[in-house]
Amino acid sequence: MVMRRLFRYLIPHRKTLVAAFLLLLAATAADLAGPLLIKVFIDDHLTPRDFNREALLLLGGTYLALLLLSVVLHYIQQFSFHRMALQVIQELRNDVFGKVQHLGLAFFDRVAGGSLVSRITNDTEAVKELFVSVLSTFVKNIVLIIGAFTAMFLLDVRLAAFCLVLLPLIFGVMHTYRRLSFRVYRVIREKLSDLNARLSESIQGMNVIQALGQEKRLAEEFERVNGAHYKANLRNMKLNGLLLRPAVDLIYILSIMAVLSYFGISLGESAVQIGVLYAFINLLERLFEPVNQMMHQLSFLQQAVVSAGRVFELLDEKETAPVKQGDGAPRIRKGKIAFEKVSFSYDGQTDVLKNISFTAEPGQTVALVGHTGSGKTSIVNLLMRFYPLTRGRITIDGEPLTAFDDRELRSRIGLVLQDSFLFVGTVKENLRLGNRDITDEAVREAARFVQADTFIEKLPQGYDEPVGERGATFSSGQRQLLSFARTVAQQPKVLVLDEATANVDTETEGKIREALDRIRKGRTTIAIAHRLSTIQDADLILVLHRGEIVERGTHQELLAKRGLYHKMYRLQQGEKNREASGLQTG
Ligand SMILES: Nc1ncnc2c1ncn2[C@@H]1O[C@H](COP(=O)(O)OP(=O)(O)OP(=O)(O)O)[C@@H](O)[C@H]1O
Repeated sequence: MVMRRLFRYLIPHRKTLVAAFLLLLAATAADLAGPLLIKVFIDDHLTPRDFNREALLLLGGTYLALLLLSVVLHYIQQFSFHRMALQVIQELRNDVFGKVQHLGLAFFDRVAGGSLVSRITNDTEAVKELFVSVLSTFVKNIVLIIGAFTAMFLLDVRLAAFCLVLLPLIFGVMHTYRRLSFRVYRVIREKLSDLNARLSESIQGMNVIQALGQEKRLAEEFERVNGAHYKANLRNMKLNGLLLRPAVDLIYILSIMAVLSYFGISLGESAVQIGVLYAFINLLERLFEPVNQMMHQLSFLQQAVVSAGRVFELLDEKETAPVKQGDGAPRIRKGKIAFEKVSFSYDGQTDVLKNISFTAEPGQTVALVGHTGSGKTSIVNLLMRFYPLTRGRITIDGEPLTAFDDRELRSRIGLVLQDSFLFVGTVKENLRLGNRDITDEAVREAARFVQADTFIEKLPQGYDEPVGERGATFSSGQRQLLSFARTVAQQPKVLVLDEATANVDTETEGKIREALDRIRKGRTTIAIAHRLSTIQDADLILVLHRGEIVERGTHQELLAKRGLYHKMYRLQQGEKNREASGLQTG
């Protein structure tokens, strides 16, 4: 099954494949002619002591020419196989990465990032071996074996027929090895995946690990996973050590003994030509060398099959991101958003949102407030179509969320998160996000709009300043401003904000607040607010508690209600006052 699917990747390369096989055949034929020529030399010249110069020169010249031809043909043939293998792996990797990009966020909640990296790099790499060396080795060696047998039959039919018995023996060993090694390789691959998952987790969270002094504990955990990987590999080596070479060597020795005794016995009856004996032993050697090579490749084959299985599992993953349904192509023009009786659960058991209904009219700001875990982010996750909606309805401008094209949705809804993600590249590239329609001037304009221009222009290379992984060289305030500029440059109709004013100094906070006010103008905004002071001007504030909207209204209306919002507000005001008096006295 896995093999058939892997071979499907070869279909587009069938011409190269056929050409490479033909070359292989020719090269192998040239290889096999060698012992036959030596037989002629021994039997016709050496034994009868006939050293005719011309005949010998012809024989030697042909031998050398064949040798040379074989080398050249092998080179071209191997080059073709390698190139084809590399192309196939490239396609496979592109397929996997393409698939991963379309997986739903629910999938990433479940699977560790490092183990995915492992599948896309290590596992595809193991599959590469199948096409680079396993396939060509098998084909070449099967041809060699057939050639060796043909030559044997030409020399001595009875002896060759006897040697055919070797085949089932060899296949038996191969089959046993494949069966046993499959499980072992599966464990090895899983352990390697674990190892990568641990590594990537640790590297990403290194600041937290060091801050919390967790180095020793994590090092111990890493050692444990690493140890399990080592043990699985050791088990594999034992299996390889026992079955791959020694078992085949044993069969080889037994067959040589059998051939020698056959000649010994028949020598008594009739004079057997020494040349035939030489050619036979030589052919046996040529029969077993390919078998050994194939046995050696068998371990790569198994690794490839196991790895390909893991890659295909990923390619077959059903948990894809929710996609557009229906043929229509509605556009977001006004930006009216409505939730109608929306309930939602991540795990299909506990509802984290219950019966949520609200409307954000075009240009309005709706703020979501509530304690941690009350469901604010979940509402945003559904609006962004990160998770599939199962109960209730969400509409934009009256059209169901499911009807929109991904492109339309992503380009017209600007998402600004608490932790702004920057891409590797330059500042300009980060603001433009590959959208060629955004000119350099528009990029500058966007930066000016959110007042990010002053700090960008101070950078040594300005808008061409390189951005490292996740924008680590920028402060969190700068990252925020850059992500605002990015959002403004895309000119979205709807804005989704996860309150962005945590962890920055007062001056930057002022800038951020001002930028936000400007961005919100004329755009429907759904804002998650942790600090109630930032959303006092919202047109509608929804107070969430355990997935339900328990209060709704404007800031003044909610204060007048003296309910949960009032309590939260008083609490935050109290904190603020305490902070302020603390600053004064301290
Ligand atoms: N990806 C997820 N998979 C499963 N459960 C989740 C997931 N994300 C959130 N939850 C659960 O859903 C509930 C609501 O979480 P949500 O993130 O919406 O809260 P929130 O109000 O945004 O909280 P915070 O203010 O802390 O960001 C929580 O109980 C949380 O445990």
